[in-house]
Amino acid sequence: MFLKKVTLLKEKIQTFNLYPFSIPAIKSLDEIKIDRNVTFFVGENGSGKSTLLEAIADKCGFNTAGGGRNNSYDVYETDSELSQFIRLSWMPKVTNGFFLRAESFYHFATHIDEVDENGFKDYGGKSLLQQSHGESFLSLFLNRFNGEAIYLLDEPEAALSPARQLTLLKIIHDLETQGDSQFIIATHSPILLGYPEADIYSFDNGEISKINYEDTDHYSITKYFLENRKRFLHELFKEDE
Ligand SMILES: Nc1ncnc2c1ncn2[C@@H]1O[C@H](COP(=O)(O)OP(=O)(O)OP(=O)(O)O)[C@@H](O)[C@H]1O
Repeated sequence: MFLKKVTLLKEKIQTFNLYPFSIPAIKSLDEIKIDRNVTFFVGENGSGKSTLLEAIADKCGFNTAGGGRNNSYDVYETDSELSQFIRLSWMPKVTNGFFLRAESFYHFATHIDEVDENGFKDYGGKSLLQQSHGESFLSLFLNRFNGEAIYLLDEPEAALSPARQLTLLKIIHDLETQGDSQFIIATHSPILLGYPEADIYSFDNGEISKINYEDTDHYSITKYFLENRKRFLHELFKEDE
C-alpha cells in the first residue's frame, strides 16, 4: 500500500460556498486515512466521489481525462478544482498507476490509437476502439495494470457484465496480493463492493465516513429487490396505479 492519507488543506480555502467545497461531503472533509490496499468510495449520485477521485488522480500526475503519467492528451483534460487543496501522504511514494474514468474512456482509447507504436501490447494486441466497451476495460486491466502501482477507478463497472465484474474482482485480488497494487474505486456496484478486507467510505449524509458493506444502500436495496421483487415493484408503482 502506498497512499496512506488524503488531507484537505482547509487553511487555503477562501470560501466554502462554491464548487467543489459546496459539496457537503467535501466541505466537511478533514482527512481520510487509507488503511487497506482496496478502498471504495460510495454514495448517492452527486455526493462528490468523482470530484475527490479526480483530485487524487491530478495530484498523482495522472491525466484527469483518464490514463497514467505518460498519457498526455491535453485536449480532453479537465482542471481539477480540488487538487490544489489536498495533500497526499505516501509511504512509500509510487508514481506508477492509472486513472480510469469510465465516462471519458473513449477519449483515452482514441488517444492510444493515435500514439501506439507497438501493436497495442498494453491493451491485448488490438485497438481499444475495436473492442467493446467492456472488453476494452478488461484488456486494460489485464495487460496494462501490473505491480507496485496505484489504480484509481471511477465506476469501472459501467461497461462490465456481472460475470466480468467478478473477473475484475479476481484481477484486483491478483494485483493486490502478488503485485502489491493499491486501488481506490468509486462504484455503485454491490458486486465490486463485496471485495473482502476492503474499506468502504460513504459520501452520504454530508460527510465521508467508513461504512460496513451490509449497511450500504447498494447492498440492502439490491438484496431486498432480489428477494422481494414483486412486492418491491408493487410498492414502487403504487402511486401511479
Ligand atoms: N466542474 C463542476 N462545476 C460545478 N459543479 C460540479 C462540477 N463537477 C461536478 N459538479 C457538481 O458536484 C457534485 C458532485 O459531483 P461528482 O461528479 O463528484 O459526484 P459523484 O458522487 O461522483 O456522482 P455520480 O455517482 O453520479 O458519478 C454534483 O452536484 C455535480 O453537479
